[in-house]
Amino acid sequence: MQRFFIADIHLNDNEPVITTGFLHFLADLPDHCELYILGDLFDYWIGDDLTESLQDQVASALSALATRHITSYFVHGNRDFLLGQRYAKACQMTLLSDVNVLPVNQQNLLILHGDLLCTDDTAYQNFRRKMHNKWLQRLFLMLPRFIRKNIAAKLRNKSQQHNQHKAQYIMDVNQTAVMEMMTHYHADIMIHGHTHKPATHRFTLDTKPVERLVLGAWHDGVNYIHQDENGQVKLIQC
Ligand SMILES: O=C(CCCCNC(=O)Nc1ccc(S(=O)(=O)N2CCN(c3cc(Cl)cc(C(F)(F)F)c3)CC2)cc1)NO
Repeated sequence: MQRFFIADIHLNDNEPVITTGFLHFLADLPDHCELYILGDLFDYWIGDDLTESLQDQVASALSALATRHITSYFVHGNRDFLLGQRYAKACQMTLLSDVNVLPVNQQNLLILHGDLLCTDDTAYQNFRRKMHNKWLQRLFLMLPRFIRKNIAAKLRNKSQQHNQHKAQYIMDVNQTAVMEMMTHYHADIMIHGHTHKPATHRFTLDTKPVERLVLGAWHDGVNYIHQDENGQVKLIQC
């Protein structure tokens, strides 16, 4: 079984080239494989009840994969954390947890969006904790469309401003957090996105050689991680 991992596509109405690239990527997938979308498929998400043509077009393209025996999975990102079961069902996509272990041969593969590893960014981690409060999510999703859109635009601007002044190290993963999580889950390989810093990092964890593969954002070009039939994983930057 081949597996493909992507993240940080950040689909939005103002960048149709990325949408076209994404649809071509889906069309080029081999039959009988698995597709894992590790968050931030969309640049923002304010409710399954507010989908427009872009989201509907993506849902039908993802749903069509099932006819080719391609099973697709979704891990929430920091932007599309409100993407729910209703939309996932329309995509025939299975929602996964924030952190997931996939067995590969005799190894453990850990997959996640990656924002949980940015522990030096305490401001963001506090923001994330608030946004993941179930009651606040219920309340937000009950707000009328125009209010949700208004709040979303304000929050996106605020995030952009804050991030411009954050040191690079704060916006990257904390290596101790990486090692603690890999140790906790007995992982040999970790795959994540979020930082928009595509790379393959090799290091030892209690004398065991391990790998952390990071996916890049699609506004920097199409990229994915491929796990071949032998379980070998490789970052492919097109
Ligand atoms: O990498 C880093 C930093 C990375 C950058 C982190 N920033 C980041 O992700 N920002 C952000 C994410 C999503 C959006 S949104 O537009 O999709 N949308 C906004 C309104 N959302 C909401 C939900 C709930 Cl429950 C409750 C409310 C409330 F309470 F405000 F009304 C609002 C739903 C989601 C806007 C901005 N550090 O290391």
